[in-house]
Amino acid sequence: MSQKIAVIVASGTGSRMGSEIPKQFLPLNGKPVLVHTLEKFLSIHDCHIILVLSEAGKAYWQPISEQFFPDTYIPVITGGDTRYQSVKNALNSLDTDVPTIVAIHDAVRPLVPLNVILNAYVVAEQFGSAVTCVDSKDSVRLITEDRNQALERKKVKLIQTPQTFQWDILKKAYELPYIDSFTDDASVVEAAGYTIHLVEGSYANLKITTPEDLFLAEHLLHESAH
Ligand SMILES: Nc1ccn([C@@H]2O[C@H](COP(=O)(O)OP(=O)(O)OP(=O)(O)O)[C@@H](O)[C@H]2O)c(=O)n1
Ligand SMILES: C[C@](O)(CO)[C@H](O)COP(=O)(O)O
Repeated sequence: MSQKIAVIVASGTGSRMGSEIPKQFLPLNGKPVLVHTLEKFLSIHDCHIILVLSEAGKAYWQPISEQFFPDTYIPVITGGDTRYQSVKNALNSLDTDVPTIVAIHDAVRPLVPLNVILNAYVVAEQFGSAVTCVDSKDSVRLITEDRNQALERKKVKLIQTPQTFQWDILKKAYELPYIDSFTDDASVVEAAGYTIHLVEGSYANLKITTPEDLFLAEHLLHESAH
């Protein structure tokens, strides 16, 4: 059984949320979004967490860690200007020579089901990668320069996190000298020449991006509590 690591990226500014406080620190059902996310991964036996924060984010994190995790050591790495750079900084801080599986997860996906995380660790151990996704419920179109065109919906997947990889693969991919234009980790690993293995995500695993996502997340949490 490999060692489990989770990189929780929480170094974004949340520009699309339009809130003064970065969205990962906003309250969701009585505790910050980031706390929900961390609690999920902390509930996994032997999962080592690396939390990625911006310098500004560290000031928000300090009182939160004291209130919610007074007895738990959570290592913090400073993020970069992009998600790609934030993940790269976290991976640069890692040095392991035992078999290791690394899950990378957006701090702003607090409702990720535990079984989705656990399944991704198991599948990545077997196939090298496990990238969570769901089917699109909407029709989809491809926008080109002069027109737009219907795509066959069943050929499209909506990609989520966690995105989970064998350490050797992830390390090699993130060591390559890319121009930083990736929106997720699967794209980095794919650009390094590896095939991506998709696994089932969850519609509940929404990414808190704009204010209505926070509203939806509140309601989903209330429903699951009753
Ligand atoms: N430089 C960055 C940018 C993003 N993230 C993290 O990556 C996840 C997904 O990014 P996104 O939802 O786009 O967050 P923001 O970049 O904060 O939002 P926006 O694009 O609206 O500014 C978030 O948990 C975010 O904190 C990060 O660690 N470092
Ligand atoms: C990683 C991700 O959550 C997968 O859907 C997504 O690509 C992040 O994109 P963003 O532009 O940083 O929100």
